[in-house]
Amino acid sequence: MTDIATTLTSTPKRLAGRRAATFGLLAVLAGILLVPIGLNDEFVYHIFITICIFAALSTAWNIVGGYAGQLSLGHAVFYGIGGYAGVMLANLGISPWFGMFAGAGVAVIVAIIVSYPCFRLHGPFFALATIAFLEVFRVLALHFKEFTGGATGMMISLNIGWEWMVFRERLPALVIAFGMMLVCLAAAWVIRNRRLGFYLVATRERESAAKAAGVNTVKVRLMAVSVSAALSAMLGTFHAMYLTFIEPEAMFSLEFSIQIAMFALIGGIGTIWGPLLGAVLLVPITEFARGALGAEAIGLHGFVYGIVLMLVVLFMPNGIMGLLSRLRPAESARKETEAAPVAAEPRASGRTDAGEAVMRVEGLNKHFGGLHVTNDVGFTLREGEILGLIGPNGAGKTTLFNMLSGFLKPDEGSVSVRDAVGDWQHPASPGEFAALGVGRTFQIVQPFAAMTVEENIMVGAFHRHAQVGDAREAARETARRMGLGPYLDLEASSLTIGGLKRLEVARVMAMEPRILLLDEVMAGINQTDVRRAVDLMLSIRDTGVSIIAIEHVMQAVMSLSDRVIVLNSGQIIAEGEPRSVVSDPMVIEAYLGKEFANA
Ligand SMILES: Nc1ncnc2c1ncn2[C@@H]1O[C@H](COP(=O)(O)OP(=O)(O)OP(=O)(O)O)[C@@H](O)[C@H]1O
Repeated sequence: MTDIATTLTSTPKRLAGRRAATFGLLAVLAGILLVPIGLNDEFVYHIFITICIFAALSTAWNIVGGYAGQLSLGHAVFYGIGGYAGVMLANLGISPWFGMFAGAGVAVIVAIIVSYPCFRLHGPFFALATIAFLEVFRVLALHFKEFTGGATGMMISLNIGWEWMVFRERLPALVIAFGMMLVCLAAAWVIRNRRLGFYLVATRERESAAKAAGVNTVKVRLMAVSVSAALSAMLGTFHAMYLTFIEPEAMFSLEFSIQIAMFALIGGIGTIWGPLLGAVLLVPITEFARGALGAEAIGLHGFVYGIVLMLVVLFMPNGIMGLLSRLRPAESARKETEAAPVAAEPRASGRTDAGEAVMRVEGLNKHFGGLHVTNDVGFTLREGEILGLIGPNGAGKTTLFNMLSGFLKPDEGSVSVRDAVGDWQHPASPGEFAALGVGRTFQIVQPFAAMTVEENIMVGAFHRHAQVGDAREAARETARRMGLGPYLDLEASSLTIGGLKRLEVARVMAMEPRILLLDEVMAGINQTDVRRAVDLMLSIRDTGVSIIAIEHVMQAVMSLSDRVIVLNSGQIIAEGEPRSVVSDPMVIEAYLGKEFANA
């Protein structure tokens, strides 16, 4: 009922908002093409061609810097490679229409060489590596004078015509620049609205949670940087032909790279249209200042950007797009309420008895320095079984989970998982565990805060459904089962802790796992939510999924578990039926101390 009501009230508002935004963006795009044609002035043409080039470069940058969250401060390296490849080949008689693809190819190879080692590490390595490579290419361009003209630069051979991208009039150049900008915007739109875009944003927001959802975080980032580098290089080729002259300082410029990033930051980093709006706002200011003040204004654009950036940071931290989204009807401001009468779907009656073994854990040992965190831990999980994993704080439960999901490699021992056809596999990475149907949640919830509830669950659903429509459908169905149906459009960050915990489980459930590892999903939630969570877990178990649940809420452990394992100081000290385990003196001693065990 709530679900339908929400949908009915929100749809017209949302549609109207979307229509207004689409109309506004179409007006901006039409203006970029029609204003210079209408005014028919050389300088105005130049400004609008420059807007197109910067908007396109910034949009390409945003695929890496925004979607993937990998700050590139030397992006001009790709632009410069495209520029030099295009001009050098044009001077050999090869059309820049071919040269731009050659430049794009080289740029992609360089991008992969720069990125691959950096994307495997955390920290600012990628930003530093792009700056380093920018400098390397600048020095190479200065050094190999016979090919590049060195510091004196290189003129293009003045062959005029579409084939050479060189024109006497400005209109054809505007048409090409506008077309390339549309290509970049279309690429950004397609990526953001496909599985790749969801994976990139998820990786940016919470890398561990993305890995647990089966995302190959290095591969998706490499795909993003390759597309971005190729587009930047193609723009470099066109811009070089437009300028008719290139030199290393201009083509491999750090300042230029920062300018590209700045447009996206000011317009709205990580949004599709932000870089365009940033360029539309800033390029005219800079170019008019340059035109009006001439040589006196050298460097003035840096001052202008500084002022605008300060204003943006102070008054609209999410850029122009952030400001515009605040003007939209406040759909996303609606908060999930604790009292919302939404329950998870009641569980199916009856259960399948625990079946064959699905996971075998043998002799797991793990040390952190001198600390022996897990000591010869071994057990078997059966199909359709709920295994409770309990133990005092610091017993090694989460470390064990990390080894059962590929996040940590054991020093000794092995984890085997039976695949869908019944063969035993030895997965090693989170991706391999996910591929075998092992899903996990995290003790500290890891929502993708920049995404809605629906999009969060879709990240899990993409594991089984490559198409957006199918993943959305699967996510909605999962959300309904988890009692999250009414909150699909809410930003994940606006959920209560109980809602976030359910979202965490929903994201994993959308992966349709065969084995579910739940790390304290009931910690910190109220009694109502605990009862809901117990029902939910039982209904999941009834569908044949095997569950290992780390839990401190004993009431839940007792009513849920088919079997309980007690871990203390990294060792299994008891295992069996819940009732017999909790009355075991060793377990009582581990939790409460010797006096209670003897009492
Ligand atoms: N990366 C690490 N480096 C060093 N020590 C670690 C690391 N991770 C965990 N530990 C230590 O290993 C021990 C076991 O930690 P773990 O988080 O697995 O326990 P736990 O049983 O899950 O505890 P809790 O119930 O409090 O979550 C603790 O003493 C912890 O401080």
